[in-house]
Amino acid sequence: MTFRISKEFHFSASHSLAGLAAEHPCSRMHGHNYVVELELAADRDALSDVGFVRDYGDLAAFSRWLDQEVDHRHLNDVVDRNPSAENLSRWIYDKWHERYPELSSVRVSETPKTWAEYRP
Ligand SMILES: Nc1nc2c(c(=O)[nH]1)N=C([C@H](O)[C@H](O)COP(=O)(O)OP(=O)(O)OP(=O)(O)O)CN2
Ligand SMILES: [Zn+2]
Repeated sequence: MTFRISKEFHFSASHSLAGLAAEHPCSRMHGHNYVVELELAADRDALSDVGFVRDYGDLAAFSRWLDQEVDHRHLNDVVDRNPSAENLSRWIYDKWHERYPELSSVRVSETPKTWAEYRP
Protein backbone atom coordinates (compact mmCIF):
# COMPACT_ATOMS: atom_id res chain seq x y z
CA MET A 1 0.00 0.00 0.00
CA THR A 2 1.14 3.54 -0.75
CA PHE A 3 0.44 6.82 0.98
CA ARG A 4 0.01 9.86 -1.24
CA ILE A 5 -0.10 13.47 -0.16
CA SER A 6 -0.55 16.58 -2.25
CA LYS A 7 -0.39 20.34 -1.92
CA GLU A 8 -1.68 23.03 -4.24
CA PHE A 9 0.13 26.20 -5.34
CA HIS A 10 -1.00 29.14 -7.43
CA PHE A 11 0.61 31.54 -9.87
CA SER A 12 -0.44 33.86 -12.67
CA ALA A 13 1.45 34.12 -15.93
CA SER A 14 1.16 34.78 -19.64
CA HIS A 15 2.14 32.51 -22.51
CA SER A 16 1.61 31.79 -26.18
CA LEU A 17 1.84 28.35 -27.77
CA ALA A 18 3.95 27.80 -30.87
CA GLY A 19 2.94 25.27 -33.52
CA LEU A 20 -0.79 25.99 -33.51
CA ALA A 21 -2.76 27.36 -36.43
CA ALA A 22 -2.61 31.14 -36.53
CA GLU A 23 -6.34 31.36 -35.80
CA HIS A 24 -6.06 29.18 -32.66
CA PRO A 25 -6.61 31.51 -29.68
CA CYS A 26 -3.70 29.97 -27.78
CA SER A 27 -1.26 31.04 -30.46
CA ARG A 28 -1.85 34.61 -29.23
CA MET A 29 -0.37 35.88 -25.99
CA HIS A 30 -2.83 35.37 -23.13
CA GLY A 31 -2.77 34.61 -19.43
CA HIS A 32 -3.97 32.08 -16.89
CA ASN A 33 -4.33 31.80 -13.14
CA TYR A 34 -2.45 28.52 -12.91
CA VAL A 35 -2.81 25.87 -10.22
CA VAL A 36 0.03 23.41 -9.60
CA GLU A 37 -0.45 20.31 -7.50
CA LEU A 38 2.57 18.40 -6.23
CA GLU A 39 1.86 14.80 -5.22
CA LEU A 40 4.36 12.89 -3.05
CA ALA A 41 4.19 9.18 -2.26
CA ALA A 42 5.72 6.72 0.20
CA ASP A 43 5.31 3.03 0.87
CA ARG A 44 3.29 2.26 3.96
CA ASP A 45 6.45 1.24 5.81
CA ALA A 46 8.34 4.37 4.80
CA LEU A 47 6.49 7.08 6.70
CA SER A 48 8.58 9.22 9.04
CA ASP A 49 8.33 8.53 12.78
CA VAL A 50 5.78 11.35 12.96
CA GLY A 51 3.67 9.63 10.28
CA PHE A 52 4.47 11.93 7.35
CA VAL A 53 5.33 11.17 3.71
CA ARG A 54 6.99 14.57 4.03
CA ASP A 55 6.07 17.63 6.08
CA TYR A 56 3.87 19.88 3.89
CA GLY A 57 5.95 22.74 5.24
CA ASP A 58 9.03 21.39 3.43
CA LEU A 59 7.31 22.42 0.20
CA ALA A 60 7.84 26.09 1.10
CA ALA A 61 11.02 26.07 -1.02
CA PHE A 62 8.94 25.15 -4.06
CA SER A 63 6.43 27.88 -3.23
CA ARG A 64 9.20 30.49 -2.94
CA TRP A 65 10.68 29.41 -6.28
CA LEU A 66 7.28 29.61 -7.94
CA ASP A 67 6.74 33.12 -6.55
CA GLN A 68 10.21 34.35 -7.48
CA GLU A 69 10.85 32.66 -10.83
CA VAL A 70 7.47 31.94 -12.41
CA ASP A 71 4.70 34.14 -10.97
CA HIS A 72 3.74 37.17 -13.09
CA ARG A 73 6.19 36.25 -15.84
CA HIS A 74 5.87 35.39 -19.53
CA LEU A 75 6.34 31.62 -19.50
CA ASN A 76 7.90 31.55 -22.96
CA ASP A 77 10.83 33.48 -21.41
CA VAL A 78 11.13 31.15 -18.40
CA VAL A 79 10.43 27.62 -19.63
CA ASP A 80 12.85 25.80 -21.94
CA ARG A 81 10.03 24.25 -23.99
CA ASN A 82 6.66 25.22 -25.48
CA PRO A 83 4.67 26.16 -22.33
CA SER A 84 1.67 23.85 -22.69
CA ALA A 85 0.20 22.54 -19.45
CA GLU A 86 1.70 19.10 -20.23
CA ASN A 87 5.18 20.53 -20.79
CA LEU A 88 4.91 22.70 -17.66
CA SER A 89 4.07 19.69 -15.50
CA ARG A 90 7.12 17.77 -16.75
CA TRP A 91 9.37 20.84 -16.52
CA ILE A 92 8.41 21.27 -12.88
CA TYR A 93 8.90 17.56 -12.14
CA ASP A 94 12.35 17.57 -13.77
CA LYS A 95 13.40 20.60 -11.73
CA TRP A 96 12.15 19.35 -8.34
CA HIS A 97 12.32 15.55 -8.12
CA GLU A 98 15.90 15.60 -6.83
CA ARG A 99 14.96 17.99 -4.03
CA TYR A 100 11.81 15.96 -3.24
CA PRO A 101 12.57 12.29 -4.07
CA GLU A 102 9.03 11.33 -3.00
CA LEU A 103 7.58 13.50 -5.80
CA SER A 104 5.27 11.16 -7.74
CA SER A 105 3.33 13.51 -9.99
CA VAL A 106 2.91 17.14 -10.96
CA ARG A 107 -0.47 18.43 -12.13
CA VAL A 108 -1.00 21.78 -13.82
CA SER A 109 -4.33 23.52 -14.38
CA GLU A 110 -4.75 26.50 -16.67
CA THR A 111 -8.50 26.89 -16.24
CA PRO A 112 -11.04 25.55 -13.73
CA LYS A 113 -11.97 22.88 -16.30
CA THR A 114 -8.55 21.54 -17.34
CA TRP A 115 -5.70 19.55 -15.79
CA ALA A 116 -2.51 18.06 -17.23
CA GLU A 117 -0.45 15.56 -15.25
CA TYR A 118 3.11 14.24 -15.50
CA ARG A 119 3.63 10.97 -13.63
CA PRO A 120 6.94 9.30 -14.55
N1 LIG B 1 -3.75 19.49 -24.30
C1 LIG B 1 -3.70 20.84 -24.18
N2 LIG B 1 -4.59 21.58 -24.87
C2 LIG B 1 -4.58 22.92 -24.75
C3 LIG B 1 -3.62 23.55 -23.92
C4 LIG B 1 -2.68 22.75 -23.23
O1 LIG B 1 -1.79 23.24 -22.50
N3 LIG B 1 -2.75 21.40 -23.38
N4 LIG B 1 -3.66 24.90 -23.76
C5 LIG B 1 -4.57 25.66 -24.33
C6 LIG B 1 -4.63 27.13 -23.98
O2 LIG B 1 -3.41 27.60 -23.54
C7 LIG B 1 -5.65 27.43 -22.88
O3 LIG B 1 -5.45 26.58 -21.80
C8 LIG B 1 -7.05 27.37 -23.35
O4 LIG B 1 -7.69 26.12 -23.13
P1 LIG B 1 -9.20 25.85 -23.46
O5 LIG B 1 -9.76 24.98 -22.40
O6 LIG B 1 -9.34 25.37 -24.84
O7 LIG B 1 -9.79 27.33 -23.40
P2 LIG B 1 -11.15 27.91 -22.91
O8 LIG B 1 -11.07 28.18 -21.43
O9 LIG B 1 -11.42 29.08 -23.74
O10 LIG B 1 -12.16 26.74 -23.20
P3 LIG B 1 -13.76 26.80 -23.14
O11 LIG B 1 -14.15 25.37 -23.33
O12 LIG B 1 -14.18 27.69 -24.24
O13 LIG B 1 -14.15 27.32 -21.80
C9 LIG B 1 -5.51 25.10 -25.30
N5 LIG B 1 -5.47 23.68 -25.41
ZN1 LIG C 1 -3.11 29.24 -22.41
